[in-house]
Amino acid sequence: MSTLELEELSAGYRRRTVVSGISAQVASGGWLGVIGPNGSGKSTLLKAMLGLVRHEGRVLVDGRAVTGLRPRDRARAIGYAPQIPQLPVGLTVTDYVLLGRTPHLSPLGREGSADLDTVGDVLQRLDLSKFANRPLSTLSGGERQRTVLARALAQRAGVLLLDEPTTGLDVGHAQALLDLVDELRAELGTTVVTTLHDLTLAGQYAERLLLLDQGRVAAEGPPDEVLTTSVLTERYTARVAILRTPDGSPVIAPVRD
Ligand SMILES: Nc1ncnc2c1ncn2[C@@H]1O[C@H](COP(=O)(O)OP(=O)(O)OP(=O)(O)O)[C@@H](O)[C@H]1O
Repeated sequence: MSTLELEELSAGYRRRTVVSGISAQVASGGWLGVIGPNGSGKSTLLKAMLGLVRHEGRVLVDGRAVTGLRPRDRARAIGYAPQIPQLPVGLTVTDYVLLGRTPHLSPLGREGSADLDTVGDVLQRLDLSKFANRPLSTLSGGERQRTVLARALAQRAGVLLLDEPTTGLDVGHAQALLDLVDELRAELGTTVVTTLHDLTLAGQYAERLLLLDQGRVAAEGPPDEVLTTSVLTERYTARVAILRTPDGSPVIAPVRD
């Protein structure tokens, strides 16, 4: 159970500021979806939350500044799956996902049965058990993507930052992944921030959406308030219609001229 607060967060690269003045609060067990056009600063915002890029302002987990935490405590506080991961050479799927358990290991550094159970459970729920002993280099794109997410989920951090987690996944595996994240939220109170290009999935899973445009918050609120034809037309320069699933959630459909 962890709360996440962003206070006037600005971030960028060298002298260029890419996101500015971002303030947001995510309650324990909440799910914030960060959306916005290409280059609007979504990935940079997530990296700033982890202290991976130059930034100003504060990021607080349970009221404690993330930058002040020791690496092991930080890894227990925040888990992260990047959009473009660098995978180590030579590891099997199980070895790689076990790396997610590092912040929980005893001083001797040996994984215990609870760690192996957590890894086995995540592999099974992401349809990866059959690849458990396969080298990472032999996986398909979607299998690699799910393996990277499995490592982040096995970390069982209080706050989970997922950058474009469904990119490259077919619709069934995308749903299985988001369902699993949602279950972690319900079972463990995990607090979730995801960037998502699929606005329909964003509206179905996130409780609140934060729409970035040119590095600033252009809209923020429940999906029904952010995913409107006028907001999406203006911010994405897109022609879209908002349809509804049988349960009433919005489906963002492109409309051909
Ligand atoms: N390492 C970097 N050095 C310099 N500029 C960068 C770097 N990474 C990203 N940028 C720039 O910062 C801006 C925001 O990039 P970012 O990746 O955060 O956008 P995004 O909203 O995640 O985009 P996308 O939807 O295309 O993934 C872009 O203009 C990008 O070119």
